Amino acid sequence: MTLPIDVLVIEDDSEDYLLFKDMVDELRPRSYRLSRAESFEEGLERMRMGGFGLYVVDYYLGAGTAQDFLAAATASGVRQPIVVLTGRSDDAIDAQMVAAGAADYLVKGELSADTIARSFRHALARHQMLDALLTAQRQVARRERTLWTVLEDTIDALIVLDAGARPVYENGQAKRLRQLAPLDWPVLVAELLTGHSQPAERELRTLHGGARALELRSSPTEWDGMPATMVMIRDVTARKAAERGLHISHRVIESSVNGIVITDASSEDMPITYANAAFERMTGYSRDEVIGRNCRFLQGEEHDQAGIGQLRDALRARRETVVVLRNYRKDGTPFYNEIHIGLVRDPDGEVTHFVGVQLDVTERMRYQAEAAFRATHDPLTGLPNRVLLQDRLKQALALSRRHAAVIAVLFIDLDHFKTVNDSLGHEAGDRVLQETARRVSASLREGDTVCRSGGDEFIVMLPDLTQESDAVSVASRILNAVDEPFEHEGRPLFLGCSIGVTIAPREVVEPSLLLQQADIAMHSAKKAGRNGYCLYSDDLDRSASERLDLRNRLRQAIAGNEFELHFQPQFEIGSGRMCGVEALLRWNDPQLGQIGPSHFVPLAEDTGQIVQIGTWVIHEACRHAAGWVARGLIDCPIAVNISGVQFQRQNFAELVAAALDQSGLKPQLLELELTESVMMAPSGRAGETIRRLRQLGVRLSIDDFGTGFSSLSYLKRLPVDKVKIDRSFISDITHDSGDSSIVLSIIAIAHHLKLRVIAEGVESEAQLSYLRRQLCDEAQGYHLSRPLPADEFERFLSTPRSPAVQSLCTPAEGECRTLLLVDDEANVLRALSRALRRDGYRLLTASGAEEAFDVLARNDVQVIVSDQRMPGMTGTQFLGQVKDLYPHTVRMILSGYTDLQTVTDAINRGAIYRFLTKPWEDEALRAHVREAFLHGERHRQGASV
Ligand SMILES: Nc1nc2c(ncn2[C@@H]2O[C@H](COP(=O)(O)O[C@H]3[C@@H](O)[C@H](n4cnc5c(=O)[nH]c(N)nc54)O[C@@H]3COP(=O)(O)O)[C@@H](O)[C@H]2O)c(=O)[nH]1
Repeated sequence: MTLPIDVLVIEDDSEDYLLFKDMVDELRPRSYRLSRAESFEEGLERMRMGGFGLYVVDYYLGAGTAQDFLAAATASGVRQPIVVLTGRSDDAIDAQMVAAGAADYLVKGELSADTIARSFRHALARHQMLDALLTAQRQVARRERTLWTVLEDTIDALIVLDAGARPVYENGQAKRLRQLAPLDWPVLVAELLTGHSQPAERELRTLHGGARALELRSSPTEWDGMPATMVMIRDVTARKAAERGLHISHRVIESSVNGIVITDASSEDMPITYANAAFERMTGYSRDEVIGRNCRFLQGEEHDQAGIGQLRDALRARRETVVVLRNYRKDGTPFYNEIHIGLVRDPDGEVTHFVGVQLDVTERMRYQAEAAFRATHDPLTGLPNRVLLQDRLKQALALSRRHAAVIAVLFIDLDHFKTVNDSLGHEAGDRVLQETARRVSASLREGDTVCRSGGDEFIVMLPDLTQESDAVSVASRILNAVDEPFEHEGRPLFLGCSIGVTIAPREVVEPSLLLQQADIAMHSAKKAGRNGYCLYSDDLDRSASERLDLRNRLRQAIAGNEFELHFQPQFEIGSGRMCGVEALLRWNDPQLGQIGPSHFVPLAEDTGQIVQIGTWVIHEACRHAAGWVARGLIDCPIAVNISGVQFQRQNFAELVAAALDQSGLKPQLLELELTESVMMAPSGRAGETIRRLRQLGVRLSIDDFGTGFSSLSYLKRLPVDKVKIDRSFISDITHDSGDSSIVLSIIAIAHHLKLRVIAEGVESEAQLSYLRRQLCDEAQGYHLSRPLPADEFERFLSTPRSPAVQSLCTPAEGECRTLLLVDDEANVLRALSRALRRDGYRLLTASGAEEAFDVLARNDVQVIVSDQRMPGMTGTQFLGQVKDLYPHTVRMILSGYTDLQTVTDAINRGAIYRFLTKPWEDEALRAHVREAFLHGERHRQGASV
């Protein structure tokens, strides 16, 4: 059952209302329930309160009319139908009411139940229709608004062009694009009219010099009932850039020199989903062969490599990592891969793929392996070096604590290796070292270690001996092996070695301590005469620590400038002239006082400290000598002792040149004393250094001659000026026939090679006298002067000569050297006397042959120097007669004219010993005269040369 509709009747006349009500009540069914408002105001009020489905209003209501009521209802938004009641029918009022919104118009006098029912039905039906229409209109309007918003806000540009290509609509994005490219825009739009059912791509240049990539599409449409073109433009700049980026990334991956593999992280076996060309080249596998497989096949059988565990852990934990693995190519060759694992995540952060970048690091690994080998092995012999030995020794010591094994260390040093190296060259030396390495290795058991610790030193570690005496057996085996002759160019070389042996004590010990002990024992074996072994003891340690102490103190001495030079003069036997000064090193130790070089030079040579000390000596000696020469105190060379270690240095000649340069000393006033062994190295650096020193003009002498090889053939080749006889031969020269014959031989050999000879260590008049008789040229020793500090030496130079020095020029009985000079020119005689006076001869002169015969009759003359052209008799005629009268005399012609035939005849007849030419050089003349005296003296003594 439907509910009755509430109807408000606004009627101020009660009778009219009741009449109206009676008629409505007649209606069946009773569809309407009436309420009454008795005035216009009440009617308005109740209308505004709402709740009625229909209003019936009397036209005239005192305060207002039905027309006013209609206007108020419209203004209040009341949309229920309003039926107007009036007293008379009037078309004008009727039209007026309908226009004002009345649903119907009823005339009071013409009312019946039927008319009311019909009117109410129409009013309500119309109202429903209007209401539905309004709701539909509102919906349409809402949708239209939504559509426009969508069109305006869409990311694509939308343009509608009319038939004349004029834009009739542009959305927001279209406007923005137009503003970006105002120049290109019209062209683009014009083109669009041609229609693009398929998307087309265009580029739009923007005002700011950029470019936008556009995708266009157009289609015919209608706009306001007119034909039009709808254009859709999509800005695809970002998408294009992304596509380009992807393309580049792909190219980069494909052209990478490193292998790149991508695996699927979501699958349990993580199969390969991509492999680049470099991977194919590196492994030899094609992509088709690897895609879908797990990478582990690359490791062949080696699945327990160290890096694999690390790799697995990282993959499981979804972590990046870097590992190095040994992989195998398809052909089976191994190669080293450095693998960098990276992760690819999806937008939720889940790892979807692993990217493996593979670098072929085989070369690097090989280089590292080689470097590791080089760092632990000796390149010449291939043996472990000291670093590796120390490492192994450390391990052996750690193990020995657990297994109670006996460990021994043997320190081996070749005997005479330096001589081989110096005299036969480094290549020969290298071959000896290689052969030694082989022999020592062959003398050991598996598990023992032999290392070359440098130079000619080898160290052996025996880590597992049953008893201590086994170490001695091994040492003996090595001694025998090295004692066998080596071979050089078909000739045998005998070397031998010295071995120091130490046994590791039971308590904890440092490897370096064992090596030190073995070294000490080896030095003791050397001292004991070489080619033997020595066992380490605490006593040995004490002497070694003394050496160590000395070495440290030497270091302080160098820093603290504790060195000083003493100077010992050298004299010419016969003239007494000071012919040289030797600089001798002294160390003024603050605690121990003055220390002689024999105590520290050998150690300084061992440690290399001699280089620094020796450099100081050369500079200091040159500085002193240059000062004394400048002050006219000396005019002879200063002799400096040079250690072999220093001489072997590459820049030795440059060092000497620098000392000469800095001091201003003339090169011919510097004499370097070198021992035979240093000089006799025939090739290599020694020879080159000697040549450079000779080029400088420096003098060279052989020190301690007689104590080394003293080889005549070598001596002949050496560019030296002087030979120094070692003082060990001089001390017993007067009563030891062995020493005296050695000294005699040295003098004879040296003179034969035109070298001067100096004897050192002359301590007595008897030794000097003996040397004089043996025709030794120079002497040095305490008998003449001790080495003196610089200031004392200066005083020595300016005080009268000691009797011992004076005795050098006052020959003993029967030893006076008398020289007769014959020339008819008085000024020539004076010049000759001046040149020869300083050599201590007794000088006699004659102005012609007749006077000369007279002088010869009254004096014992040994040497005669005669002019050739003289009045009465020529020089050769004169000397021919002298030969018959005084056959023991040595006769020489000094002439400005060379009559070759006459001279040759005279020489052949034995009348003259030598022919000298005018003008002469004083030094050369003095040498000739000196040799003439020696020649005569040898003849007189019957000495054989
Ligand atoms: N590399 C260097 N070696 C040097 C240097 N200075 C000296 N030496 C060498 O040291 C050795 C010992 O030298 P020293 O103790 O100075 O002895 C020299 C003289 O003092 C000593 N001598 C001189 N006359 C006599 C003497 O009548 N009797 C005697 N018993 N000794 C005497 O002889 C030494 C001189 O030696 P030499 O050089 O062979 O002429 C010694 O081998 C020095 O060479 C240096 O700076 N660098």
